[in-house]
Amino acid sequence: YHMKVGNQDVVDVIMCPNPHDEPCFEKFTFTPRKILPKETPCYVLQMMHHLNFLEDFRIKQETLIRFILYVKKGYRELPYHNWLHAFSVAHFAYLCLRNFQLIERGYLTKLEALAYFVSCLCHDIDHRGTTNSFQQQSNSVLASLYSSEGSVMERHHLSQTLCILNTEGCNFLESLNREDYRRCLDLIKDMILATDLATHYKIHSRQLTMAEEGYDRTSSEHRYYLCGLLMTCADLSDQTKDWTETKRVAQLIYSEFFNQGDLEKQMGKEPANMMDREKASIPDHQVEFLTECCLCIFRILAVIFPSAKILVGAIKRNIICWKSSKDTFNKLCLEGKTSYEVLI
Ligand SMILES: COc1ccc(Cl)c(-c2nnc3c(C)nc4ccc(C(=O)NCC(C)C)cc4n23)c1
Ligand SMILES: [Mg+2]
Ligand SMILES: [Zn+2]
Repeated sequence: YHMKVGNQDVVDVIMCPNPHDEPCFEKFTFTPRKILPKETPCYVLQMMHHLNFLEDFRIKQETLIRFILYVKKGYRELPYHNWLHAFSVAHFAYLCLRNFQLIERGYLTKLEALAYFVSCLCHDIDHRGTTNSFQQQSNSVLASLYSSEGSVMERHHLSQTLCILNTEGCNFLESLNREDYRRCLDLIKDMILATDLATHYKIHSRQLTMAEEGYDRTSSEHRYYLCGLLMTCADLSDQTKDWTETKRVAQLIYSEFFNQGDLEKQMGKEPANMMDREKASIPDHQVEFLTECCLCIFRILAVIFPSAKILVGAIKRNIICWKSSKDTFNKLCLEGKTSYEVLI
């Protein structure tokens, strides 16, 4: 049957190469951004088949496909916070589920695993390429809706996700019993809200304590902290890939940051240095972000899952590359290039 959603026909989604034929698809070194955008919905479906979600939760394939296509359509054409970011975050979740055996070893229940994968896919829906503080500064509609609770953008991503689930023919969770359905929506809420970096900074020390004490499967706090950690790691997973990928992703992120800085200047506001294309020193800021934020988070992950050590190693390599790129950056900036021009 043919149902048009956006510019992709449902039938296309089913017919695509089987990613599992490519062994490295299952490895942390695989870079999901190299997959053709038009093939990504099919890969999402394949990953969910491989995680056995359709069988475990009696999910109708055609409903799931419609949901995936609506989620993809929900992302804007932005340099970074677009569908390909969501797809790469969901792919990292898939890698964690498979490589850390999160279900088999009881870290996550099957329902938590489903919520984790779906939350990654939906965690930035309808992003505008601007930060939570920019929502406040610009008195955006979203700020008026959500600023009293905080995590403005994340609450919007959650609300967009629930709207799609309530769209005719898109509720792939419909065969869950009432209790599982309610639990799954609560998990999706916790997980999407956990992607607010400010929330991560608040609970980071307790996540470290949890890792050092040893994960307690009976503790609801531990389960919440683990979900938050897995979401933030997935959101930052571009930083665990090779240098070429990391450099290209940084260029996309700063393209969004500098666009926001331009908007702030037009509003008569002084942008933060990292948002100001005239003042930002990308290598310095990236060394700081990777060292202060990414390295810490993935070190906690590696305490719980020792095989995640390779991800910590990849981040360390990228930090070294940013440090060595500083000389090149400074030399070229002396020749009058902005740090962004050096990056592209
Ligand atoms: C987990 O949630 C998010 C949300 C948004 C973004 Cl862009 C990212 C993210 N993903 N990759 C990166 C890289 C390579 N560098 C970054 C440098 C600064 C910031 C940042 O948000 N600084 C705080 C200030 C804006 C208040 C985020 C960065 N980032 C992660
Ligand atoms: Mg986000
Ligand atoms: Zn994100």
